[in-house]
Amino acid sequence: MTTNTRVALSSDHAGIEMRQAIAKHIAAQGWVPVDIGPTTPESTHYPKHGEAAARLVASGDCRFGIILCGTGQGIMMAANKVKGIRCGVCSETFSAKMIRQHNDANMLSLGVRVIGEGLALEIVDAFLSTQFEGGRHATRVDMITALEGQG
Ligand SMILES: O=C[C@H](O)[C@H](O)[C@H](O)COP(=O)(O)O
Repeated sequence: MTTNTRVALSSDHAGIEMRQAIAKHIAAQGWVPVDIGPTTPESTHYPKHGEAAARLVASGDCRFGIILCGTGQGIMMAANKVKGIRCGVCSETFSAKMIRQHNDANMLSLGVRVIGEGLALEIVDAFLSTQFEGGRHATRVDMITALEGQG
């Protein structure tokens, strides 16, 4: 486990309950959930919540970010626009492990209308417990980073 144990959490209105369950789950494992909401169920706009969590990760304040919306897709797209962010949507544990192992993902996105809470927690565990393998994968991640700012 990394020395920075802070995990940014955010969602749109669709993801509030699952996000709070994830916060409780990871806190029990020693992670520090940095839950930036929202907490009330009014309809809101996922790009701003994805961006807010991504900024906490990109700045180094949080080691990882976990974000949620109906499909996980829109909020992932927003987070990936922030420089330094590598975020993938996962609906099963294999991909959650691989985005860490091969892609050095620093954010995970979940679709609240796609998967149930039990599977979501398993995916979170797979993501947070898997290390980046480096080697040939580092070359490829560097190539992703080089694309940033090229327009
Ligand atoms: O990718 C976007 C997410 O799935 C949103 O959670 C979804 O578009 C929100 O839809 P609605 O406003 O109908 O709840």
